[in-house]
Amino acid sequence: MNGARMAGGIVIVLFVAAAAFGPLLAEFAPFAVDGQRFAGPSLEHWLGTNALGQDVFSGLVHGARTTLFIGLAVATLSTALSGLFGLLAGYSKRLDPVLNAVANMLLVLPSLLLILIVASFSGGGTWQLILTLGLLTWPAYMRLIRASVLSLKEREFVKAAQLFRGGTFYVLRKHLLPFLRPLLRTKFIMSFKQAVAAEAGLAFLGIGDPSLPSWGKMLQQAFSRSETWMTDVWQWTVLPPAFAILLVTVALALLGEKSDRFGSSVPKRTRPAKSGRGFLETAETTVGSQAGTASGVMAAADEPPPPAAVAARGLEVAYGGKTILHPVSFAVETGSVAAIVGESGSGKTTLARALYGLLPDEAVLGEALIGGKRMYGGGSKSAMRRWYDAAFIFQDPRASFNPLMTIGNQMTEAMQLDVPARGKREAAATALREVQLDERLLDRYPHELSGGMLSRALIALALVNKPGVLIADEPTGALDPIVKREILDLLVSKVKEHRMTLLLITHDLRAALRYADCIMVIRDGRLLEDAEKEQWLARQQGQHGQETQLMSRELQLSQ
Ligand SMILES: Nc1ncnc2c1ncn2[C@@H]1O[C@H](COP(=O)(O)OP(=O)(O)OP(=O)(O)O)[C@@H](O)[C@H]1O
Repeated sequence: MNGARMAGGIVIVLFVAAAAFGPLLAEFAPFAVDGQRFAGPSLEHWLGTNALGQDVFSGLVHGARTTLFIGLAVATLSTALSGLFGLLAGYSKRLDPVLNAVANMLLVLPSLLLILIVASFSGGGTWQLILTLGLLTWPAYMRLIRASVLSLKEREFVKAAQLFRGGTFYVLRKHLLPFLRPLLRTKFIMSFKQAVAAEAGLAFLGIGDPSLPSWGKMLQQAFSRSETWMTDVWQWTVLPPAFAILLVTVALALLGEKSDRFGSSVPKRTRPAKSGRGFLETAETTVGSQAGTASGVMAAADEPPPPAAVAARGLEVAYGGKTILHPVSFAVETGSVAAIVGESGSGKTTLARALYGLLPDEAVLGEALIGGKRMYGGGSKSAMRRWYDAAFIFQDPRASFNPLMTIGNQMTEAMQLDVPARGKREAAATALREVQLDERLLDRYPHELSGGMLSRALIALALVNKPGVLIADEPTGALDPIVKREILDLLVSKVKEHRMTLLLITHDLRAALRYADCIMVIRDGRLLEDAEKEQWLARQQGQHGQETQLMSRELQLSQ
């Protein structure tokens, strides 16, 4: 906590203490008339008396209760509405237009005028004031929270959480809300400050509950008497309440000061550095070859059972009328390793996400099947239990983990609900050991792990339920060549050990040739080649001769 925030916090704590315990110290009731008008500060009346002979100190501490209660109630209501509506608008496409329209309408209304009108007509009751202020002041922060949710919900760890559990309430509470806390905290403090100033202002204008002592009312009383300015009584009738209002609003402003800590404690999302692009150019592919024909990766997906582990039938992706992936058809045999290779922007990630059912239904045509189950179209989507039957490794390991949750919590979250907590932790520890990571990492946060460790942890997370199919989208994109090779060796050895099917998406042709049984080449959103590795290499040798022979020999030596 920085100095300004600490000072603000101390002042607020002192005011809360004064509101809570001050009335016990004050000898007089706030409205009790002592008979001695405009008496100066004395041992009996610590801050003197006002025009009616009422004790100023007593009015001040009782007024603190009113002010702080109204501030707290308005801040709670307004912050709750901003948070709730912001979350819902950002997360739900259906609610977004409605909530946005209401927020826009309230934002253009002259709120001060509305508060004055409502307060005048309702007699300035405390609850009317709280409701009016609370209901009118949520839209600005709601829009900020909505914008944060819109960006957060596209993050890989949120997508992954939707796949584990899918429950909207769970994802909102566990994965989005923790990121919104700093915004909500600031909103709470700002609303508190606004409410304190509004209450004082309204009471000063004579609008307010006459049965409650308040700082604004003390000022109004003082200002309405000519003696206040003709003598020195302003020193104890005006200064104490004015100073109290000023002190509370300044303290709240200091408390709302942006803290650096949040910014530095949450690791920023980084795109993996992409190296070695354009490798395909050294082994130029043949346009118009037998895309979608038979291979170790089989040609047609309409085979009799057992179904292919992963298959596409005329799978096509278009955004806003622009085709990103032209119709592709292929099937990957159970237990094999298939590689989809292509340059940056060729459509590999789009294809991988389409296969796993991660794209919006309206963007996809044709069929994506995993284990014979369709990933798009009606209720059949739920037939394939994502993360249990098939897992997906996202491109960026750092973005795949929630930075505010430990590795262990994220691994246990991905497991079946009916596994007991202790069993889950043991399974997570075993999964980490399998990828040669220390089980003590279970209690660490993602930012405490190196890129290589995170990649391994991500593999452990994907393998934790022993799914039959694994789709890995550039699982080593950001790593240096040595670590990259270690991770891919590990990934493929685990896939073989657990007899899984692996669909490896990579721009690295050498890696594809080293590990895959069959190669699919994609360029400009078209599947250009689909063949068993040996056939593919033979074809390349025919076309590119010595260059490809050298590569093939190099690969054999490295295996
Ligand atoms: N949501 C989207 N809306 C519009 N265009 C998109 C969207 N997602 C991807 N694209 C476009 O689709 C094309 C293929 O992108 P994709 O991410 O699939 O490529 P990639 O081969 O995986 O590239 P990289 O290896 O760099 O990740 C790109 O031109 C990209 O701009």
